[in-house]
Amino acid sequence: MITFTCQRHSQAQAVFYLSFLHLRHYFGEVKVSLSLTDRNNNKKQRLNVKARMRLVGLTGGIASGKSTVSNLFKSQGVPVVDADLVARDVLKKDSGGYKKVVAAFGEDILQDNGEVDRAKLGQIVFSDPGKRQLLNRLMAPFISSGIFLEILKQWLKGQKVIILDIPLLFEAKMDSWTKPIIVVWVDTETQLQRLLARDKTNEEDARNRINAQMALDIKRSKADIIINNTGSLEELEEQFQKVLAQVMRPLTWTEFWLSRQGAITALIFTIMAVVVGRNVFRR
Ligand SMILES: CC(C)(COP(=O)(O)OP(=O)(O)OC[C@H]1O[C@@H](n2cnc3c(N)ncnc32)[C@H](O)[C@@H]1O)[C@@H](O)C(=O)NCCC(=O)NCCS
Ligand SMILES: Nc1ncnc2c1ncn2[C@@H]1O[C@H](COP(=O)(O)OP(=O)(O)OP(=O)(O)O)[C@@H](O)[C@H]1O
Repeated sequence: MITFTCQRHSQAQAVFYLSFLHLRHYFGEVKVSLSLTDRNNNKKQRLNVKARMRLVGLTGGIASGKSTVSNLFKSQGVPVVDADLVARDVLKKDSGGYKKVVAAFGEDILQDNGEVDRAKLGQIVFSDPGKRQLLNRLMAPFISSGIFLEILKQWLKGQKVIILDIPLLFEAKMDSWTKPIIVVWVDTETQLQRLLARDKTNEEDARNRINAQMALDIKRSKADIIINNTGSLEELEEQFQKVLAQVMRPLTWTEFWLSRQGAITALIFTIMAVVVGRNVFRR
């Protein structure tokens, strides 16, 4: 608990009061207490305010269950930025990313309508590490700016907890953007079986796709929160409820200052400092 005490009727106090009314409006659960006193130092009023905002990383291996967990977050009204959807937009016909990829891989990767044939491009890059690295290098700047734009949209809406579903969070070194990091883990055999069942692909292709990513055990060792999705959907939901509580816990002050509300608060404090400073120097 942080306590501020100031005298009524002073200009500084009026601005402090307004600022903390603002904090009270936006904060979730970090407690800040403001005590207002009159000229005789009698306590008049007390405000208790609370806080919320964070970027949560959600990652794992291919078919480990990230989208399934994302959907659980969405069902609770928590916004999710999906890197796979951003990557799809990057390959949309005539976009900047599309032009770079077609120039590098040739028109053989296109369908008759000019759109990228994703299955064909997938076959090429998941069986050839050099080509995969080339594709990653070409698409990475577009994907990261696309993700940034999506975060910005949510930030402008005033969202305080945003889930970033990024399969290659560690590989692309985006893990420093997020805290906490949730890794959805499954054992290798379950992962393979779920991938085969979902994508109706052959075992060689499925193994190539799994091996194209950092080993899930290494990802697990880097996690703040681990979801073990080897069991049933019911077991997954049980774990999810605990994870949701962790993710929605009160914000730290650093997280708050990074939120839209934090930025507005910083602006109000700056204005307040200028107003008070001008008055002090005028005397
Ligand atoms: C190669 C592409 C066209 C194949 O498309 P396809 O529809 O078959 O797969 P989809 O995009 O749905 O991806 C499925 C999963 O594959 C894995 N994956 C995708 N790209 C990669 C990659 N470059 N390296 C390792 N794994 C990858 C992810 O786990 C992803 O969730 C597509 O995956 C792609 O554009 N990949 C490069 C962009 C990228 O890095 N995406 C990941 C976002 S962080
Ligand atoms: N606990 C579970 N029990 C049974 N099936 C599951 C479970 N969790 C996920 N699945 C299924 O496994 C498949 C892979 O899950 P999902 O699509 O969520 O993985 P993903 O990590 O998002 O994959 P990708 O990296 O390819 O986007 C899906 O068909 C999903 O319905």
